[in-house]
Amino acid sequence: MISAVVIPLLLATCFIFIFPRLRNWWISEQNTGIPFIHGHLILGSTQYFTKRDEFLEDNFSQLNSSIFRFRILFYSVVALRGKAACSLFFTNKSLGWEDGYRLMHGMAPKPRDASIKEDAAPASHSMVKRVSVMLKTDYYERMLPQMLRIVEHTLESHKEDSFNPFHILEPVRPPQPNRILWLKHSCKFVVRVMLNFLVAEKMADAPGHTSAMTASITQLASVGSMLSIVFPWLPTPYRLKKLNAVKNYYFLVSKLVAQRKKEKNPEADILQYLLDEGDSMKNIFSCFTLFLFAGVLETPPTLSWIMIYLSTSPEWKQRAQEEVEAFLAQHCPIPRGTSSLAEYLAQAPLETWETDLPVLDAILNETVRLTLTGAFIRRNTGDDFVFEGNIIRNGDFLTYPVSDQHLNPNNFTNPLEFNPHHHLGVDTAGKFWGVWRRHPCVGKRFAHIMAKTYIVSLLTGYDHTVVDAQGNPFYHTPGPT
Ligand code: HEM
Repeated sequence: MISAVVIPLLLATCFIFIFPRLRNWWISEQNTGIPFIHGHLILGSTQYFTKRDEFLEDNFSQLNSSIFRFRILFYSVVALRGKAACSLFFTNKSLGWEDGYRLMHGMAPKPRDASIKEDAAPASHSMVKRVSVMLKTDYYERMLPQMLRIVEHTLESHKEDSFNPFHILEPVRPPQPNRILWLKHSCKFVVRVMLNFLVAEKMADAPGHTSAMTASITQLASVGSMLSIVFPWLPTPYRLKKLNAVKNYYFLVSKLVAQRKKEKNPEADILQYLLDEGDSMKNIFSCFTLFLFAGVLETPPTLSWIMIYLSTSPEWKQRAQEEVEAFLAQHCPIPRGTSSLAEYLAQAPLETWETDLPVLDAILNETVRLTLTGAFIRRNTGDDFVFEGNIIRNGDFLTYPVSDQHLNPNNFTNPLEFNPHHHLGVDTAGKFWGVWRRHPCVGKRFAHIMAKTYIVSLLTGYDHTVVDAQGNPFYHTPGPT
């Protein structure tokens, strides 16, 4: 009796779920003209999760090919590099990034994770376009003084601490009790700034908001084992923690929305824009997720690396210091006296932050060039298409190593050296982060303002040194990671 139910059920499951995937797996090996890397029989090429850069680099070199295919479980992934690949990757309209980042990194929550009904089409692209209408100069002008206050508060709170920028989101354990985790603090700082970006100061800075939001983003962004990424539905402790974090995250966003709806004279911020446009809770949730995750995942490590590069490159620290001194002399005429650092620096109008700190811009760009070296991911959500004689199938994932541009000696001489000269007075468009088409970093302007308020505050009010684990000054910067 049981077998009469169970066996047909198993067969049906195989037909519905497994057979189409085996077909996809078979096709990926046989019929696309792309060299195929055989990985583990069931899991596929797990090194993509454990040693991504080496895995991509080694296979490109060994196959002497700028394209190859591998498999992660049932999913077919095409790795590509070179000029044509870069252009395909960043311009082809069928290539969406949401599925890719979710599958390969398993981080940002989907509305449906919080039981919100979703439409079929990914909303992020149109959302970015719509929200961009808000991102005019006056929006950033309004945010500048607040950003300076948040920077000062962060630096003041931790001015006596030493910290380890390489311990990702975990506090350093005793015997170094006063060593704190820098990423954690820069993360909290960036979450606070990002909340101010989405909802006006009064709401964003309500007690507990930043800490609660940082905690749930930290949990959501933590990467579990490879198995928990490829089998996200397995009820592992990691999965349960993530579900809990999604709920907390959703609760926090809903709370902000509910609070806003009660306000009599709401401020003109991104949340209000969405509410005025009649956006659903699903859209608001997607928008918050997109901006919070995009901003919070990239900016804190960049700030940490800037501090390290400044501390280990005397020439650039001095140039930065000189630029900052000239900036203060020109744009902050009233001496600091008893005012706070933020009030003192707020004398400089936004325009001067954007145009009169070219060395700091170059330091930020060079830091991103050296540290943003992972692999971007897309999924072909359109029809099959042919790329240089190779078939890219509907449903295929595509991955492109950013190092193909950022560490390419044809783009940047001595590409492993920290050399902000690469960007001073040089047009790096097309070779560099945030300017690639279709998904340019819409937060690039904001990231530059944030980083510069941070560096100017740091160099004006504080001194910092990189030390090794024993507390001795350390002068050699580790290479790209
Ligand atoms: C130093 C800090 C940052 C770096 C290095 C960075 C880098 C990038 C890169 C490389 C992309 C393209 C990703 C891809 O093509 O797969 C991107 C996209 C994006 N970034 Fe940033 N970003 C930074 C800060 C920010 C901030 C602060 C925000 C928010 C204000 C932000 C919002 C976004 C958004 C919304 C996208 C997606 C654009 C789209 O889909 O059209 N980013 N970022």
